[in-house]
Amino acid sequence: MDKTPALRLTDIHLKLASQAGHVNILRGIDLEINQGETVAIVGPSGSGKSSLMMVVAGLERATNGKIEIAGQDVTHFDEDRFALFRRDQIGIVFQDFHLVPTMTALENVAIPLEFADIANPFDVARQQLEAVGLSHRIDHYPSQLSGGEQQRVALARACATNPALLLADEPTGNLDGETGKKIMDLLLGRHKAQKNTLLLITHDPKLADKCDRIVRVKDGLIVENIQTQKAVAQ
Ligand SMILES: Nc1ncnc2c1ncn2[C@@H]1O[C@H](COP(=O)(O)OP(=O)(O)OP(=O)(O)O)[C@@H](O)[C@H]1O
Repeated sequence: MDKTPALRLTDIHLKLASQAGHVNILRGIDLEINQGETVAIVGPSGSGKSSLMMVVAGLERATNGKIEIAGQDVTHFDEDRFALFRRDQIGIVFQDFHLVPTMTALENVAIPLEFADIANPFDVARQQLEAVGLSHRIDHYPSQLSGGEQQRVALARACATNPALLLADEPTGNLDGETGKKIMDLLLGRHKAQKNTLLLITHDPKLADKCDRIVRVKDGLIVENIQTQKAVAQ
């Protein structure tokens, strides 16, 4: 089996300018995630969880440190190269869905595939929407869908390219408990079907316990990195 880590972060620092001067948001993050692992990133509000995910996704540039994804050193990729890499290798699900309001569910999933030159984008999008139980809603616009349905569309879109790395930033944060549980089960189901690596930010201890590992961030540093009971039982 290929032992190349899905993600390796070495001494990641992120310093951003604010009105009050520079803020040290990430202060030396070292983290290695194996292929196929599910990892929950937890920690207090403002501790740097989303910033860490943004750095991994190439949407924020680390001030210092090294980022390797699936064995590739992406640290110095320019914006265009990272955009292509992200398109092919990374799927992202956000708390507030980030769907295009003027596109139907089907178009939200299919159009990015079309841009990525994937063959038969509308057929692939239909299959992905079916996999999240939304076949009957494909022609609906985001405003005509419930929060849980919108997150299913976002999940279908994130998984449509079969990304090696799936990132989810509080994907159940805007949903009620029951809907959030269904989305989490779907997310873990898609992860299992696609055999990818999942990095999930959550405030919900029950969701975190469904992952293999919990990484706790505080003040821009990793203060705990433990296997869950689920992983121990395997
Ligand atoms: N563009 C920015 N400029 C300056 N400071 C920022 C910027 N973005 C985030 N921060 C600060 O960085 C810190 C970490 O923010 P981040 O959103 O990563 O935290 P978080 O752990 O994800 O929080 P939450 O759980 O509330 O979403 C916060 O203090 C935030 O105010």
